[in-house]
Amino acid sequence: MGIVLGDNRYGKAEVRMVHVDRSTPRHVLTDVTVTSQLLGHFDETFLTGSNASVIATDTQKNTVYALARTGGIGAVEEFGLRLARWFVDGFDQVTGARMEIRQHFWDRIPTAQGPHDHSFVRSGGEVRTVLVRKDGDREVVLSGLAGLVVLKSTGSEFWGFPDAPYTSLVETRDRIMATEVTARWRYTDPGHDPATFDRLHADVRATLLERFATLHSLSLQQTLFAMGTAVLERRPEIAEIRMSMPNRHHFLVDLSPWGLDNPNEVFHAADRPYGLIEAAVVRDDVEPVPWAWDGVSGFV
Ligand SMILES: O=c1[nH]c(=O)c2[nH]c(=O)[nH]c2[nH]1
Repeated sequence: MGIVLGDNRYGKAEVRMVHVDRSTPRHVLTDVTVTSQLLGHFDETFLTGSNASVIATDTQKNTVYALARTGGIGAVEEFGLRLARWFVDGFDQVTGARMEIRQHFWDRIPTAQGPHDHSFVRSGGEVRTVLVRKDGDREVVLSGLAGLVVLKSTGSEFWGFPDAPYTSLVETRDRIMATEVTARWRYTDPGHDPATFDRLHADVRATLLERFATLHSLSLQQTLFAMGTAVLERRPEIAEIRMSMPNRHHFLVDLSPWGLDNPNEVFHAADRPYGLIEAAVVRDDVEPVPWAWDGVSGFV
């Protein structure tokens, strides 16, 4: 009885790529997760470890980025075909390809001036939260939201930080800024009727989004404080708001080894590690209620 190699394929899974079409001020965002796998005459690497035929999975990843740069993404069906043809038509040892693409949808953030040109909110996945505490006669309501994912494809800078030992980050005047907002806010008077709670929640959410969209950001910290401030300025019913905002880094892909430029168009959306910015924005004339926040998991 012999042992033989059965079905096989290999490639790079879950290439997280964001493409920004910046050809007009109204940016078009395409956000995809691509898994590229090749089939063909690859027995040798499984059987002997000879990599003479192997198109490296790293190369497959770079090809995803490069084809997005040279031809855009367009419809994911066509992008998948373009990738598959690139490999099957371009290399004798590749006889087949399997390209799986998931596209993630974003809506333009609504603002007073209409849907925003370069600020987006991810559709789906968001939850409304509430944490009610009662201690004898004292009642506290912490309303909130989680999973509110937002992104600006321009209008965000980060520079002027010290050159501390081990600093390698390059200053930028134009980057993607993206975060997933978790927020809880405390009402000064928790005795609202259902319609008022609904209206307040919707208003806070809209205010957070609008401020994120319209502020030209110098840091995520500045954006967080501005979003909290906007809520407190707009809603006297709210005493304080706490926010946790991970910095979902989008790294510009370096395509220069292949003679391609990348004028802020093709990004790698990294999932970890991430910056984590958290702060409370509070009125200085309202009594703090620390027990209301006891047992809150994490910062908010
Ligand atoms: O908005 C930011 N704040 C930071 O503190 C920071 N640190 C970093 O590396 N990138 C960023 N971005």
